[in-house]
Amino acid sequence: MTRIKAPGPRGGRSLVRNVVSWRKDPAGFLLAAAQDHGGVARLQLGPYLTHLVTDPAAVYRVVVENHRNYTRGRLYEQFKLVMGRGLLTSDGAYWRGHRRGVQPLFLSKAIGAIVPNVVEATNEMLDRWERSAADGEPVDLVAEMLRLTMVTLSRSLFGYDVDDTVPAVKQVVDAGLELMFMHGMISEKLPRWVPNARNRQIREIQGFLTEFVATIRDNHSRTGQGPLVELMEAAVDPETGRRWTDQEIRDELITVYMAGHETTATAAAWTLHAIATHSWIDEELTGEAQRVLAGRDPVHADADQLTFAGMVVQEALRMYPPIWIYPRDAVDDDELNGYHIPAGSSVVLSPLVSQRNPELFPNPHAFDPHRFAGDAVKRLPRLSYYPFGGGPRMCVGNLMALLELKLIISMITQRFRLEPVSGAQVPYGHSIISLRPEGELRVRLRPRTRELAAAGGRS
Ligand code: HEM
Repeated sequence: MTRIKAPGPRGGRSLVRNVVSWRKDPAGFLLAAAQDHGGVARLQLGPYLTHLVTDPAAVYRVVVENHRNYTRGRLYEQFKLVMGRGLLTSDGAYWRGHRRGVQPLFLSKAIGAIVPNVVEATNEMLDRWERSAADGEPVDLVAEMLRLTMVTLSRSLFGYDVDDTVPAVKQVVDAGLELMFMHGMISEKLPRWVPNARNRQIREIQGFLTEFVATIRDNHSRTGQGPLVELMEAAVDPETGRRWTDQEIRDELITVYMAGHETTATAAAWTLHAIATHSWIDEELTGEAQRVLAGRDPVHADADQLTFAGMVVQEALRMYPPIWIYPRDAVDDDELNGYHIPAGSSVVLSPLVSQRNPELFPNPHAFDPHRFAGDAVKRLPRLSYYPFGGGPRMCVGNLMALLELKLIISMITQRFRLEPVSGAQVPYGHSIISLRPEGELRVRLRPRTRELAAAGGRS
């Protein structure tokens, strides 16, 4: 095996510079690293040796060809504080058994069941938006989408209407997501039994989420509602034949909740921002919604006809992939594109950096849904575009997210034109689980029917 080191910034000064630049602007730092050093770039971040891996062949090796060598690692250990041991944080036989357990609900033939919930919850939001529009009140797309996806996910998978508890759940979820990341504070290094503010907060959040899951399971046992709860209650480990424990069910329900709603909300917010700031996209989308839906609510069969909406979502996921980086730890030595990856070091994959490669995506910083016309993406090298990851650990909810996003944006553009208040250039904010925009994404709402009437009564 080769011992050749990958290119990257070298020397003591660059070591400190790396950490400072990373802290200041993580996305900008990684984009520059790939531009300067290529698709496998060696980065020393303080005490950690990591490689930024963005070349498609190298990404393929990490997530498919040699995926068993790349485990979840240190960051995911932190996630366990809130999510426990679930799909996102586990590896090996435990992960395989659980993945098999929940997979059936996320297959293309099963996900259509979410459509009525998505339509109903979106209409509820749009009715509320009518009132905001009448009052001339802008709305914040990030907050609105977080609320919407939380409601659709809990109704669709848990059979539980989270509506009444949204502010409380949202607060806890946000605090939990924040806690899962280290900020370099001494309090983060203290053992869990130390009664400091951070540990108290961890316990409070864990307690709240445990109770939340108990409410969902109780609701399921009374009403029989909630297909994901149903699946988990009946799940049997394929290797040992035993049923999932209460703890396993708790951890997986929280994992799906955390992994599913914030990512989809962030994707929806960025997509709507792009629509608000590109009037030609808004027009093309409205035309498609009028052709396919003609003013009615969508049904599952419409999704295949909403092709432009699908392209807009794909382009938003290219430019603003919510999971913009994810790390792995190398168990054994490996070789990526001829460079040595030492055992015990980590690699970082970044859909954001890969998907802005100018050789594969010309004019990469321009938002252009037509890149995804027809089968354009299939003609790219595999793992050039991977907003949902790839290989066996690919996002279990990817088809569900794509369907939901298409429906949400078609329903919104059918009823409203969005006018940006936040400006066209919105920087990336602090990444929680997802790469959210900095601050709010505020838009003013112009109800469509009235606007069309004013323009001469076209419909
Ligand atoms: C636009 C929305 C979404 C994006 C961009 C996204 C992205 C991702 C990515 C990149 C991964 C792989 C992470 C890794 O390998 O380290 C992942 C895993 C996962 N996602 Fe998603 N996701 C989205 C929506 C959803 C939804 C709707 C659900 C469930 C309802 C979900 C549940 C999960 C779970 C459980 C995993 C772990 C899968 C495993 O390791 O077996 N995600 N997601």
